[in-house]
Amino acid sequence: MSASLVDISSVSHRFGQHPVLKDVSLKIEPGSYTILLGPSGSGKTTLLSILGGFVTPSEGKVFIRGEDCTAVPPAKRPTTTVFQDYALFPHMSVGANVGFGLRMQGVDAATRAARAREALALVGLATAFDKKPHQLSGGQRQRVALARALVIEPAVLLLDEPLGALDLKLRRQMQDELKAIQKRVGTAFIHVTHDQEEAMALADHCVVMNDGRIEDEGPPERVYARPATRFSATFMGESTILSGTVTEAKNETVTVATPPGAISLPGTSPVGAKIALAIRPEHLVLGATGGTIALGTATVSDVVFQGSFKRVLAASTQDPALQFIVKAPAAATVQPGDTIAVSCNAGDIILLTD
Ligand SMILES: Nc1ncnc2c1ncn2[C@@H]1O[C@H](COP(=O)(O)OP(=O)(O)OP(=O)(O)O)[C@@H](O)[C@H]1O
Repeated sequence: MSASLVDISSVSHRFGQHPVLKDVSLKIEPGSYTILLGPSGSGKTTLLSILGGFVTPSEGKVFIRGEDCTAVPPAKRPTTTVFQDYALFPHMSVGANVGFGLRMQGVDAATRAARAREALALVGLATAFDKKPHQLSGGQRQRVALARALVIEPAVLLLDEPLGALDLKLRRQMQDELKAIQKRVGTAFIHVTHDQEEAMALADHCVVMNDGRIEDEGPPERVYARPATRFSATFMGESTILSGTVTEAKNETVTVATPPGAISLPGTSPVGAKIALAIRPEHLVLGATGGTIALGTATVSDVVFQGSFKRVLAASTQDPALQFIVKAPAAATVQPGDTIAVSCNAGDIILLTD
């Protein structure tokens, strides 16, 4: 069995009395693209800072390539960090910026220049070598920062909200480029974001963080299709959540009492257990001819045309606190104020412990 590239083992961290990371364990595989996803304050940046050596955890250990790096300073560990503000030196040329880390390592000028050119070519900026950072666009500066980090060939590249300073269109474009560059160089990337679309677009491995803990982790397709927790179901994409109590459990089938009525579906959970049922917007059907599981009726409160579909919000007639979030076809004629039947199919309901 090959060892993981990075092994974060039972890491906890406190700033003063304030616990920020609570018993976090995580393994990172060589060549993988890992996204740390979570809301503001969930501890993503602190975990990245611990990986980069800028923060020493209060408890736990960090192994990189099998070596205990917990207290090793940033410059002495095989990681490099790309910060959101790029931190380029304004008075230096792009080439000198990219070669800076090599200069610190004592690499001679000719080798530095050659390797900086290679790294710039890798990020599609071969012609920018002699320019100054201020002559480049935000997206180009971001790529220079990436080249500067990659030129020293780290085992792990750490990226803290690397696309946070870019406008939405450029951000989506740079996502594609980041992924392509990562596959080309084969370096493991660990990238912090609070943007779930970015996570789905980039990650091989998605780590959902909440309140200093890992709530869920796995390939983004799995996290989306089968989130492990209620938080994960609402943070990685949207979900309608029905709270309920198990009233019957036999033969791997549970019956759950929910505000719209009893729902039977595959699963195991003891009678009396409080559970949550999550349903993705694309799995809810509006109208009389729908799925096999009836979810009662709902009054439409909002319809937003999104080009290829309509996003519909509707409050359950049986329990107004229950909000259905529905991805309806673009041609749907539904309007605010309409009362309409809602349904889904049993296979599309995700059973979560509440
Ligand atoms: N140097 C510090 N001193 C004290 N508290 C800190 C420090 N750095 C972070 N914190 C606190 O730790 C918690 C987690 O912060 P962290 O930056 O890791 O979260 P995050 O998930 O990266 O959030 P964001 O997306 O807003 O950057 C927050 O409550 C924050 O206020």
